[in-house]
Amino acid sequence: MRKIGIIGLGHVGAALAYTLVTKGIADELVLIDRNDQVAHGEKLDLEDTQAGLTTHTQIIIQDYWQLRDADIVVIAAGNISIFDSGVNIQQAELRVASQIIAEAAPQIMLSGFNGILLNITNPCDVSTTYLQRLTNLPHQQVLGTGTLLDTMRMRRAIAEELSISPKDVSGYTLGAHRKAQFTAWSTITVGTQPIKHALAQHCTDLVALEKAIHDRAWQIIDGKGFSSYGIAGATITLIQAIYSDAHVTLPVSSWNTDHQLYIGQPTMIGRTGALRVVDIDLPQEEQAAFNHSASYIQQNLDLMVASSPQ
Ligand SMILES: NC(=O)c1ccc[n+]([C@@H]2O[C@H](COP(=O)([O-])OP(=O)(O)OC[C@H]3O[C@@H](n4cnc5c(N)ncnc54)[C@H](O)[C@@H]3O)[C@@H](O)[C@H]2O)c1
Repeated sequence: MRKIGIIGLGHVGAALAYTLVTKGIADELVLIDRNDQVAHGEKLDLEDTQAGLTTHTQIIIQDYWQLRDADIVVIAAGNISIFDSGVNIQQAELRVASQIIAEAAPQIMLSGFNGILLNITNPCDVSTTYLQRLTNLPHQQVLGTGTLLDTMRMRRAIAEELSISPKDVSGYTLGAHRKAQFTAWSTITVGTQPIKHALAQHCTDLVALEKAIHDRAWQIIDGKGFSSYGIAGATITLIQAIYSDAHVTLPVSSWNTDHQLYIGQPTMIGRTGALRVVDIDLPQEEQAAFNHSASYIQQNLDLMVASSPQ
């Protein structure tokens, strides 16, 4: 039986739950939200969806104890309304995330859970570091989605620029998801060709392209008020890599021993979570960007710990 829990059933958690059910990826799905009515409504809606499917997912709501034998628990809780509140978004996100993790971590661990924790909640790398600290699960079993979605966006943007498939673009966006992420151009190839050669033939402005990749999330949020399908798709990729013991390298937020925190870096994913960080030799300016990202995460982690309700 494949059992998955989702904590937080807003735009992101609901999109993920829907995809897990319609793709038949979970046999049991535990749905938990601070708001009982939301969890109840999602359960009913997903059960209706299943009436037309050939797969079946048992849906259980509002029961942390049910997480004891879950393979994977995804944290997708948050409060999207902070984007409209006019407050300092960065500070508000840190406060909201620290409350969520301080509330969820002990309940997850009290259940006896010993599977893989996947964190989506922003600020993703900071929250994932804090989550591991509070659960004390082995680093291998705690992951954040990190720069996986940003890497998908980067590959899509380059593919569009070159009129090719995103599947033919390999390489990574790395570092701290969103504010301090960077395109690791040295890692990117199109077929066997380094990306800079391919883009030079198109006279592409790399700075403008990187900005467009970075601004994509805000364009989505400006348009529909939140972003959900991209991150749900990225999380499904990660969940399938875990279940199939894929040994595939994905740019997720995993434990970095040098910096002692979670950060977006190429990580081999398999049945037990993060099998290992895949070493890459970055040129000096990209290594500096990575180190800057790590400092950014550390500063925000200090603020999160300081604002923690515990
Ligand atoms: N990592 C990424 O790439 C990425 C991409 C998109 C969104 N996100 C993040 O995902 C999170 C969720 O976004 P959203 O748009 O779904 O938000 P949302 O406001 O629509 O939904 C959040 C849900 O979490 C629930 N919740 C809040 N605190 C809770 C708690 N302590 N326990 C259980 N449930 C709780 C709320 O009741 C709500 O239903 C945010 O932090 C957002 O920034 C991350």
